[in-house]
Amino acid sequence: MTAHEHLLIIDFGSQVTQLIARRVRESGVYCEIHPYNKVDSAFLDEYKPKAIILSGGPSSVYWKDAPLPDPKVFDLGVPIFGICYGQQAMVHMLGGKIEGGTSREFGRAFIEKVSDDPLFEDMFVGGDKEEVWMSHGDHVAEMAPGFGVVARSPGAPFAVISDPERGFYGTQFHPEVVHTVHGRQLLRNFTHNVAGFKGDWTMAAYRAEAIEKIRAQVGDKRVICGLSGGVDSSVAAVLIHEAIGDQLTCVYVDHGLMRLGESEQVVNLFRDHYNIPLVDVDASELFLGKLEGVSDPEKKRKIIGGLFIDVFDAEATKIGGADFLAQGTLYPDVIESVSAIGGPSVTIKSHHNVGGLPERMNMKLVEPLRELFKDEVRALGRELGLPEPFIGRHPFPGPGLAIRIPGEITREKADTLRKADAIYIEEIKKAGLYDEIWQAFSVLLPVNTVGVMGDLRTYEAVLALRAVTSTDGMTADYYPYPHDFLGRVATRIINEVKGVNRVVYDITSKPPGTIEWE
Ligand SMILES: Nc1ncnc2c1ncn2[C@@H]1O[C@H](COP(=O)(O)OP(=O)(O)OP(=O)(O)O)[C@@H](O)[C@H]1O
Ligand SMILES: O=c1[nH]c(=O)c2[nH+]cn([C@@H]3O[C@H](COP(=O)(O)O)[C@@H](O)[C@H]3O)c2[nH]1
Ligand SMILES: NC(=O)CC[C@H](N)C(=O)O
Ligand SMILES: [Mg+2]
Repeated sequence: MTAHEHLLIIDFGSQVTQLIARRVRESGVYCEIHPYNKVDSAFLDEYKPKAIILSGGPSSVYWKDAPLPDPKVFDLGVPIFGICYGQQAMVHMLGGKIEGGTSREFGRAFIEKVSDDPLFEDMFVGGDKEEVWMSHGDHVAEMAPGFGVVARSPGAPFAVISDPERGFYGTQFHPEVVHTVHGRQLLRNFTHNVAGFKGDWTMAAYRAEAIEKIRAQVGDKRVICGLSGGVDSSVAAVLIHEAIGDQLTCVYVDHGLMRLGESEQVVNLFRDHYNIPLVDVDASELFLGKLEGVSDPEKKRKIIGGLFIDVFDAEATKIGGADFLAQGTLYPDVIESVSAIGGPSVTIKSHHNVGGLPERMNMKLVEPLRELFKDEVRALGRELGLPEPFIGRHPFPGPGLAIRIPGEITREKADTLRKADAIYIEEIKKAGLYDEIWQAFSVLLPVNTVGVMGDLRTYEAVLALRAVTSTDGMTADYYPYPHDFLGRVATRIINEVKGVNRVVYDITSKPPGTIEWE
């Protein structure tokens, strides 16, 4: 946690709680999300929030065992903002009434101002209506004592309520989603006008605090950092190096499933720019050997996660032992692994660095980016002066091409995929599209189709191209390439890569798809 003034987001299981954190941080206010059942009196005494936001959630307050905040939050004397379920929980606990059923609103709605409020600064400009995004079945039927209505909508007579005396506010809609046109402004009005935050949390401040924290955690011990060349581990490595200098050794693992020329590129780029000890391990025999005959995606992931640790352990021993392993774990990884509403959450896929790692580890983890989103990591990277080629890189998953070759992995398939992917990425860069796309890659399908090339019959594999836009990888849309671009890439790949005779483009968004195919 930071020494900065900070806000607490109490999570009741909404799908969009992370967006609240993003919006709040965009206004320069540091905040953290904690599940409602972890926020008790002791936690509050330690965390000392300057203000609190109660998130939305799937429950209804009148359900048996509905999740509710510790009542102590209302006695702290700090401003509280309840969103949707959070508003309902607050009103319910403070003596009002919530009803269900009759006035469901999903999607776009318009709220109408009833009276002026510090929450509305720079809103309702040029009219009395604001476009907002609703997603609720219940609504406030009777206000709690002390509250008044400041805006309403056709389906929610209490769309915005306030108790200015105590600094308690609530909205039935979701200001954190972009569909609420002035949602960010509204949250900013809460943090700045109501709660009095200065909004001075910056990457420069984060950098200084992170360095202090790393020094305090590590002392004079040695740290190994898994360096992939991706933006997360590169930023982590440079930050840790700033903190502890040559107590840090980076380890780059080539598992035989990296892209064409990637290993040389990463190692050279890093050595050219930084004077940080870097061990370059060729572990391709080991990884490809253990993956032989394995086609289940989760099995692949677990094998790779385990082998990474083995390699890190072996390298640690070679440098005379290390007490800590550093990785570029981000905030979404952390939040996704916590189920707010108690029940076990469904595992979609085990990310190699979060899944298997901790139980089997000899080393303790150093994760200085645990509290940041990807775009914040990029901002921190710029703050640290990392060269643009590191910062702008598309994410590349730790298991690499292993999860882009559905079915069994062979060296030959990996080689085919590497060649095709290199052409695809080269064309993207040539067309000036690389920075517009969040992530692009190819997938080699375990399907052969019939083709005709130079009057001969071919029976070869299908290659799928993927490209998505996203802000944090949590949701994504396929990238709408011009047709001539797709045609050009397909022709080049089929002509130049032996073993591929058909190219298709994946137009699935996330959800319902995921970005990777496995
Ligand atoms: N080939 C590799 N060699 C060493 N460490 C790796 C390798 N691949 C992944 N890691 C470790 O696993 C962590 C998580 O991988 P992940 O792909 O999420 O992050 P990244 O590679 O640093 O950044 P990006 O998400 O942009 O690819 C990395 O931060 C790094 O510590
Ligand atoms: O380091 C990683 N280890 C993994 O095991 C892993 N699996 C997926 N990804 C990356 O995460 C983002 C979201 O991917 P999905 O939509 O496929 O879950 C995308 O950017 C994926 O490339 C991984 N990164
Ligand atoms: N999005 C929400 O927070 C929904 C709250 C509550 N379940 C309702 O339907 O009103
Ligand atoms: Mg990566």
